[in-house]
Amino acid sequence: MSQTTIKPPASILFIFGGSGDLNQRKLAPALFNLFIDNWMPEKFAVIGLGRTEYSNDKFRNHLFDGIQEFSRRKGESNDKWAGFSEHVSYLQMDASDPEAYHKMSDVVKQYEEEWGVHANVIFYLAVAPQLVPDIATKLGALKWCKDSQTVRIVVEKPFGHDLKSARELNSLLNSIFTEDQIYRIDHYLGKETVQNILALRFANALFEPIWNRNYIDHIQITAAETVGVEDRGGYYEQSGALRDMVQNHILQLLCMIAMEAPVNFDANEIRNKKTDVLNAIRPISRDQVHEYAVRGQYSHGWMKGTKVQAYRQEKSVNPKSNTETFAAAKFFIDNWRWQGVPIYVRTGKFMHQKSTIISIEFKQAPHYAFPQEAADSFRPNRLTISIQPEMDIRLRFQAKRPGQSMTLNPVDMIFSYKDAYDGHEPEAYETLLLDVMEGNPTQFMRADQVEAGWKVVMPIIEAWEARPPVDFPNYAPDSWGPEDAEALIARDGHNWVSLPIKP
Ligand SMILES: NC(=O)C1=CN([C@@H]2O[C@H](COP(=O)(O)OP(=O)(O)OC[C@H]3O[C@@H](n4cnc5c(N)ncnc54)[C@H](OP(=O)(O)O)[C@@H]3O)[C@@H](O)[C@H]2O)C=CC1
Ligand SMILES: O=C1O[C@H](COP(=O)(O)O)[C@@H](O)[C@H](O)[C@H]1O
Repeated sequence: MSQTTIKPPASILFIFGGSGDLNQRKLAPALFNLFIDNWMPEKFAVIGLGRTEYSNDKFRNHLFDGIQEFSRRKGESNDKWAGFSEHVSYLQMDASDPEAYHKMSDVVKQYEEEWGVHANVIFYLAVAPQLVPDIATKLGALKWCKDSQTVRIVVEKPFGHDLKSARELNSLLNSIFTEDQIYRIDHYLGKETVQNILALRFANALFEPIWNRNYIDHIQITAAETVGVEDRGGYYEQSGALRDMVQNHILQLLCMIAMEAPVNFDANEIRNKKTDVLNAIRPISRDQVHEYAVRGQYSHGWMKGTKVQAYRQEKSVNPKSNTETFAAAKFFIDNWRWQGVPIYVRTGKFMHQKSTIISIEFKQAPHYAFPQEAADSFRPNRLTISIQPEMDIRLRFQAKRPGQSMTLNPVDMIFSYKDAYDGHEPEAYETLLLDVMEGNPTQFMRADQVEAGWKVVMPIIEAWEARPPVDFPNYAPDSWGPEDAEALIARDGHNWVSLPIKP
């Protein structure tokens, strides 16, 4: 979330995993879009690193292919690529070789001499998590990496495998870099619609008085995907839906909805307020997990007319795998504002519809003076924040249907990005990469935030690992997950918001 309109200072970005999927799919398109939109520094260099052999030209072509396929601007013609690609190069190196890091020192020296400035140096670790400790340690051995003003390290998810490993990784990184130098990325925090939650809540006086247990009945967060695990079975087997989506993205959405008002936009102020929420989430004891959480795994079936295989048949997946591809949970926040308000979350692969949505369900009106026949379709107010793919905010309220009788029906007041703006919202990685170059860590995860997130999910993980599921696979592709997920919320007299949203 850039807070200035000034371009960032001269920056050298080293992308470990330059030859990998994330760079081709997300990072390079994001940097190119920043360049097109005139946000890149006047002086910058992007250096991809990897063992694969590439000439500079071949590497540039590889990135250009990714842009053609994955950029939000794909299909648009512009003449900017040649200008951008002059800043891009490739350095073949094995990250396990300590000598190779001196080549990076030479690159920095060369650019700084050429530019005549002391530049930001950003190490983006777009590599498998197992490589992170070794790379960080080797970077730490380069004396100039201690410059906390200009040197930054970006660490991709997953950040640890559990609380213990996350703590170990934090402790290692904090022994090498200052906390200000470490940017733990959660790309959901870079999404426009997620950032807008802060504007909605804290730039308007309207919502705050009703944003609490007195008016809100319950909250739902859904992050549903229509894809399966695709070719990421190897990673996903070790992860599952809870680690992949709930520990990070969903809990961060929950923080944005539930946090107290910040005093200012200082990075630590925002992060303190979010961490307070995570620390206030009521611990679920292992014995209670079956009442508070549901897991699922997809079977084979049909997805929008296409035959798809079961999770257990996916590439690099154990045919007897107990990894969950769906997770739902109920949380409570034990503080003054949210006491007694249940927060239901769910996420899954091969769901019926792609949708990330937050639904705030308000309480019933305290007295209902209308005749009974008017009340048939009476439903309480609801505020829905659609994060993606739809991008809108809707407030549902009751209206009188035109006619001679008093008949009520729910209608929506809608703010849609598509209608209000020109539809060229930056992608999350654009926003976050710009933040890194500007040195603004507000939308990145601090060490204690990551650990607090792990603390919330650990009892569920431990209970699930201790008791393997007996009914996997337990949901069909193109559905809304296992029946138990319906029961989780129905027990409290609610239903999951039905998608697509209708009043
Ligand atoms: N892909 C995505 O959409 C997303 C990925 N992520 C995260 O990003 C990270 C990278 O993922 P992804 O790009 O998909 O993975 P890939 O497997 O596509 O890429 C891994 C990269 O690591 C490099 N690498 C591996 N070993 C070495 C080594 N010894 N020395 C130098 N480079 C090495 C590989 O380069 P080479 O083989 O050339 O050595 C390759 O560029 C992971 O943590 C993942 O969880 C997060 C969100 C989304
Ligand atoms: O981090 C991840 O997120 C994606 C979903 O991201 P989105 O921006 O498309 O909502 C998910 O598919 C992936 O499994 C997970 O690792």
